[in-house]
Amino acid sequence: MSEQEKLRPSDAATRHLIRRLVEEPDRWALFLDIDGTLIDLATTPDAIQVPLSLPGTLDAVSARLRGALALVTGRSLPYADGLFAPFRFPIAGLHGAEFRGADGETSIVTQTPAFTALKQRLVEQTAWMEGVLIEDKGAAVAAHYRLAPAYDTALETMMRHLADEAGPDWVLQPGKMVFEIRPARADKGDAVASYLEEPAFAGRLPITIGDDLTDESMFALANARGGQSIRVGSLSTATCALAKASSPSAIRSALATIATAHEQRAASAS
Ligand SMILES: O=P(O)(O)OC[C@H]1O[C@H](O[C@H]2O[C@H](CO)[C@@H](O)[C@H](O)[C@H]2O)[C@H](O)[C@@H](O)[C@@H]1O
Repeated sequence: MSEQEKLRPSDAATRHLIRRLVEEPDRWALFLDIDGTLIDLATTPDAIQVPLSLPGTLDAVSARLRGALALVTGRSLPYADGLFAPFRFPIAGLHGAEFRGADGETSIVTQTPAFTALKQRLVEQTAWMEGVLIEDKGAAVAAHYRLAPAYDTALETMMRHLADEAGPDWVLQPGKMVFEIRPARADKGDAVASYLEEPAFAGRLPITIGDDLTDESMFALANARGGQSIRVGSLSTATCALAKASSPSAIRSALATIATAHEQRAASAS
């Protein structure tokens, strides 16, 4: 993140976020989406750039909240961990189906042989669609068309068919230039509800921040619990989020401000 980013909390939602987490750290729990929220979108899933300072910033914000911070993502849990090493945050992966609590206890979905065969069929069936990328996430699979937007309708039809074929344990999850088949057992709202049962999060009001359709379930949960929900970026679809932030850079800027305030207060207290 540039120095300029650090000094420019750009919009009302991020200014409120800073005030809440700096002034009332025991009142709130923070739930952050990754792609398009913490990290700028890129043309392919592996082309994302994690700003060097971001993992440490998240660690300081987590310390400010005494551990009441979790990442809630469509990425697989091991992939998300790799982005923020050496830190290990509570993470819900695969849109809520994979879960690691604040105590480190982890629940992962095992993929069935039938799902493995279905992923192979998807690779074969999309081979002619130049630019379409298949992302194998274990118990979920994503078909990306950011580099081949003309295939969106054909891909949606194909993915809908395959999701039906996969049966009731999987569902179709549309997203930004992507169709995914993910485990049906939990969505991001369910993951946030599970965190709020844990001692590190219990009794706090949730603040959920995301940018895409998959984040709507955690926005709804936060709203229902009297918390706050923030949708990042330009709105291409309807949202139930209560506030809007301009960009991942505005979110990173706000988090950096909170981290700095935390470190200054810790230093002056010691
Ligand atoms: O829940 P998230 O953390 O936001 O993850 C959602 C999906 O993000 C990734 O795809 C998106 O970001 C890519 C990189 O910027 C971009 O190329 C793609 O078009 C976006 O859809 C990721 O690849 C998926 O696995 C996540 O489910």
